[in-house]
Amino acid sequence: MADAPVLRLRGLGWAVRGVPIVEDVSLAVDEGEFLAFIGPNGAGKTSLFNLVSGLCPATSGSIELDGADITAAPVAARARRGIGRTFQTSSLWPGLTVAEHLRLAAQAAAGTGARGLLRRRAEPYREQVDATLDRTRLGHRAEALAGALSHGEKRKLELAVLLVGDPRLILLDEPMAGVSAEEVPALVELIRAVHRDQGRTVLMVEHHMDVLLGLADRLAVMHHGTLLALDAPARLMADATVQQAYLGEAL
Ligand SMILES: Nc1ncnc2c1ncn2[C@@H]1O[C@H](COP(=O)(O)OP(=O)(O)OP(=O)(O)O)[C@@H](O)[C@H]1O
Repeated sequence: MADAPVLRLRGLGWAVRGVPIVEDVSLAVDEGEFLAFIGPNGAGKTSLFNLVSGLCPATSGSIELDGADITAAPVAARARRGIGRTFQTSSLWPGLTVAEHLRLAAQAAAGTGARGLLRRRAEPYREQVDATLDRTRLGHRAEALAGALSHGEKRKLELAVLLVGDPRLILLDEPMAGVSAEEVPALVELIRAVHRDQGRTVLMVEHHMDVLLGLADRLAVMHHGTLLALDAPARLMADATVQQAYLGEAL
């Protein structure tokens, strides 16, 4: 299935006690594409990411990864198949250092069997950790506690933890949340490098259009749990209906 999109959603839905949260979302994402999700608060963007990463069970429709149906696959199985995600709120341990986070992530990616424990003693992860520190420009903060990092550095570390597992489909949920204006450009550059230089497929929820216009190949507009529009940024921004009715609310 060389030509299958990396991700294909068909009529995907999630309802809670009969109330639809995500409704009939269909789309396909090609290898190496950067697709950004925008839309007002409560539009269902995070819920859609939860469906794709497996945190929420689909109540209708299907999810395919590389042409294989993963609709019912658990979170860990999806991660093994290459889906990685970050969360809107920080998912770090304040009392562990940056390097310790990456070592743990490397151990988790390598598995937790007896062989993994033996390998742990030999510190085989140093190269992997150093390379990730380098790639995410966190080398100078390797021994800093996560709790002492700036918001921008925390977001970088969350991305670094994700990259250790070498995912090919990355879901970033509002990676700029809480980050100071001065730190935004460096984070944007890092995300750009992760996408372009490493050829990964990226899905990202983001409220800041100025960030997305230089990054995203296509924008998906969500509203009331549905996919309202999906197009290249320039074409979408020129769509008066989308612009006036919905993008304004999202900014
Ligand atoms: N577990 C749940 N049970 C019931 N309702 C939920 C649950 N999770 C989310 N919702 C509701 O679903 C709607 C969509 O929420 P979601 O967080 O997906 O939106 P969003 O587009 O990511 O919003 P934001 O931009 O504010 O993060 C909201 O009204 C939310 O309250």
